[in-house]
Amino acid sequence: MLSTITAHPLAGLGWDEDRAAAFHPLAETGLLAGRITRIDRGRCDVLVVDPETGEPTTLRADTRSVTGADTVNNPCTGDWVAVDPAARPVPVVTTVLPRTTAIIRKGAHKRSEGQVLAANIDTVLIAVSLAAEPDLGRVERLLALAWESGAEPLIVLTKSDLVHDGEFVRADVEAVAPGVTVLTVSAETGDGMDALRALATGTCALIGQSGAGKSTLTNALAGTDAMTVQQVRTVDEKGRHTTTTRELLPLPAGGAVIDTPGLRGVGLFGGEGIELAFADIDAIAADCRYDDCSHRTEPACAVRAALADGTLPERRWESFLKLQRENDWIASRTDARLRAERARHHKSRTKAARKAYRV
Ligand SMILES: Nc1nc2c(ncn2[C@@H]2O[C@H](COP(=O)(O)OP(=O)(O)OP(=O)(O)O)[C@@H](O)[C@H]2O)c(=O)[nH]1
Ligand SMILES: [Zn+2]
Repeated sequence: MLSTITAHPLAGLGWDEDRAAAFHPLAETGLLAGRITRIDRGRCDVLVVDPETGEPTTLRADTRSVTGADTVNNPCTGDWVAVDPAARPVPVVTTVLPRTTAIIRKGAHKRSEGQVLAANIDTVLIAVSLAAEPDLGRVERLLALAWESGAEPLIVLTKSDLVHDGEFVRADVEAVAPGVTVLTVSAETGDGMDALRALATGTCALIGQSGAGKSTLTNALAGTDAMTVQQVRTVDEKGRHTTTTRELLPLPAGGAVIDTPGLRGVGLFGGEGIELAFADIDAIAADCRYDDCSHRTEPACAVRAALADGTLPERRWESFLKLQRENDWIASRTDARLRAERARHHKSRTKAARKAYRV
């Protein structure tokens, strides 16, 4: 059984025993399993194995039958799906297989709606340009989003060829990213790219501000010019928003990378990612005398002590409170059942991270 899976043409993209088992009951009706590489308005590209040649091939399929009001469950780039290749006039996606991870942000339009940016990813690459002053609050927010997805975050400081003081920035970023690897790279000179390739295994999704260098990194990793790179005249100039679709590109050495459009506002959708992104605060608060300490007026409050002696920077504490307030707001508007389901999924991860942080 194992050998059949590893020999599977889509094994490099993450097709495994669990996905095969989820698909098994559907296989008998002549459906094909595949992975969505791109999606736009009711249609998607699905990478499947051609039953006749045994080779990977891309089908253009209709997604409307699996698209509904609950936007979080709608198909997105990276989803594994079942496709009916014989449907007319075009093949149809009939089922979205259960996701292992998903990057979900608060939708821009309906206030309590979640928008899925990418599914079934192993690593979230957070691109931060060294050519601009780093916005630590933004890094913290992207980290919370990444942790919330269930995948591993990895911070990539880009454009190292443009700066001399990269090490200072790196130290600042590391301080707000407990337990997260921070790499410095230049797609231009190739600096740090081998280290990135070694860590960017499985399916990676790139997130970050417009102009951070995501498309350039995607091209460097994939060895193609598939993603259009924007032209910026000077290093300080804010780039125009160019990436409009999220596209999954298979990598030459196995795995895949998903580029996402530059994120302007990143509203969080779910709060467990905040706990993981601020594991240091969680660890400090564990030393408060009272378990339900509000860190305001209670005696023997470890958080206030850490703020007083500078162990916990005021900026970071404020940033944490801000994200929490935002999350409380969204939680009060999200379906309770959905929340309970997601909370269950995250509980074990949160526990493991906390434990790892304390030892
Ligand atoms: N010098 C230098 N420039 C880079 C590097 N990586 C990216 N750039 C430049 O930075 C600008 C923005 O790069 P993109 O890859 O388009 O940025 P993006 O994050 O994909 O932007 P959006 O698609 O808008 O989200 C382009 O002009 C790139 O040529 C690098 O390593 N060194
Ligand atoms: Zn306290």
